[in-house]
Amino acid sequence: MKQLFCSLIGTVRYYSSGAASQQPKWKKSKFSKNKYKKSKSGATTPRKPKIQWTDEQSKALRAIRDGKSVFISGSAGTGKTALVEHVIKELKKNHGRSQVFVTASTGVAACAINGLTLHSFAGIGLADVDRETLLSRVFSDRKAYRRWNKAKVLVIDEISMISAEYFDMLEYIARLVRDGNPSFKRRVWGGLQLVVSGDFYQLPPIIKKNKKDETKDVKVYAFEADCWDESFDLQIVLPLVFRQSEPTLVKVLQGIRKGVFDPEDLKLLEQRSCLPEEDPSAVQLFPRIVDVNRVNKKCLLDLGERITVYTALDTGEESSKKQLKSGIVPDQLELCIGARVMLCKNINIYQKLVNGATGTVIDFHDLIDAKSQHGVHDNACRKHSVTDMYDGDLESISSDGKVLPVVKFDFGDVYRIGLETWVVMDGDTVVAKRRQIPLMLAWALSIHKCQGMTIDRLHTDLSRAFGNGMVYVALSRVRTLDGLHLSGLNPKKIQADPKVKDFYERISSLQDKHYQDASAYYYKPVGKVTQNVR
Ligand SMILES: Nc1ncnc2c1ncn2[C@@H]1O[C@H](COP(=O)(O)OP(=O)(O)OP(=O)(O)O)[C@@H](O)[C@H]1O
Repeated sequence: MKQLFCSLIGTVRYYSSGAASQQPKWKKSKFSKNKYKKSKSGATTPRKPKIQWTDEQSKALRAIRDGKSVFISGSAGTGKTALVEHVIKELKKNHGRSQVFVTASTGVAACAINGLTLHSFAGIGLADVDRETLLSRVFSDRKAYRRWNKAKVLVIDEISMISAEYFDMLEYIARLVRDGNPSFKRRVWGGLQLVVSGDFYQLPPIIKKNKKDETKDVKVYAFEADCWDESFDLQIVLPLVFRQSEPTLVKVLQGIRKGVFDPEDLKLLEQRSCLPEEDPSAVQLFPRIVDVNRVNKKCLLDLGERITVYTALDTGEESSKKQLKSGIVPDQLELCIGARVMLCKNINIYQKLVNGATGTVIDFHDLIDAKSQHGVHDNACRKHSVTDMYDGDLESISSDGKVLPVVKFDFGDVYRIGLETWVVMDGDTVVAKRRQIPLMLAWALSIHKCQGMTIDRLHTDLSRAFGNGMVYVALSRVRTLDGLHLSGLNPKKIQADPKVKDFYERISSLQDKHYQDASAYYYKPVGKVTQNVR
């Protein structure tokens, strides 16, 4: 059974060899047989439900399969990340793992798709010096040079937080560093295929204050980069929102996204502001991290329970270990009975154990005594055998020995949560690894942290909101209006940058053109494509 632990990076082991026969009844009655798959070891796990891609998602997929560079955009919850995750799997299968580099603008976003930050990939640090110095930095960094030359595809998620200057810099480096290879010569990005996704109406890049002040016309967003248009064969906006299904909420959010909403929409939000009692199970979102830490710490101490501390176990290269500290999962996780927690990793979508699922710690299982507790807790925990959860790293991570938290999730089920693994990949090599319980305290979260998440019930205090996109990112996390409570809403802070509006207007007309081109390109049998848009 132990080999299961070792072989499955990023999967909690609720299922073990022989587990099929021990499955609780609810599993057999709830799911039909063909929804399960059997691994080589005989373990039985539920299959992930297949997504039926929309026309726009399919078009992007076809273009990527044909080797085109594609920018995938759209409102929050339109399935950008879901599509990118699928694409990564396909690309790795086709090109091999070592030629597909998966990156994102922030550590949190990068870890969520098992990639590197774009900065780590590029080998140019924060790019705070001139182009020539950066170029020589890459030429003298053997690993970075190899990455740039080996890559066939570069995936960049959450592009909204990458600046125009940085995007142009990367293109320049790609073109020059890959110049030695005749097949790459002189082409934009040195012939690299780009798969980029993000929504420029969400959080923007952080630009240094002095640069901001220099001139009002300073380029901010990646789409303002000189090379942007040349970089893509297809720029596509996904139009269907999946996260929310209530038309009223979708309309309100669309208005906030673009900074234009009618008074009725505002009234609807005001109704969500003056609710009689704050929902204690709602996640509290704050613009600033100090408020997040303050609320979480206070709530934890208020419980007055014994606290178990889980300290993350990091191994690997020092420079890469830094990325693991970027907040994807806490360095030190303090838990006690009654603590509100959130899963910070997709464990099993089929069982609703997804990044963002919230619940409450109801118990801790000591694995030494757990055999005697097995019968007692078996009904509460979806588990099969205590030995399944044995993990050699646990003793050094937990302050209380071999104890694992047991969480009752808000969707009703109870799970004992085992250790998870996060990796930083450099091509096909693991350069750093973190082991930790995949939970974070979840009475409160920062708005920056929640970009990309889906939250069932949230309360957000927007009185200290700042910058474009922040109110939209906070509110667009919920699935339903019922799940939304807010305070401190100031309509003046619902802002969208006119530059972003112009950009989307421009690409929607481009998109029409691309659609026509796309049908010419992508419906033709491979080999008959004669046009080159570059
Ligand atoms: N074609 C589809 N059919 C049904 N559900 C889908 C489809 N595409 C995506 N989804 C689902 O929609 C939800 C939101 O998707 P996802 O998180 O990828 O959105 P996103 O555009 O990346 O959002 P954000 O901008 O907030 O990060 C997910 O639960 C995903 O599984």
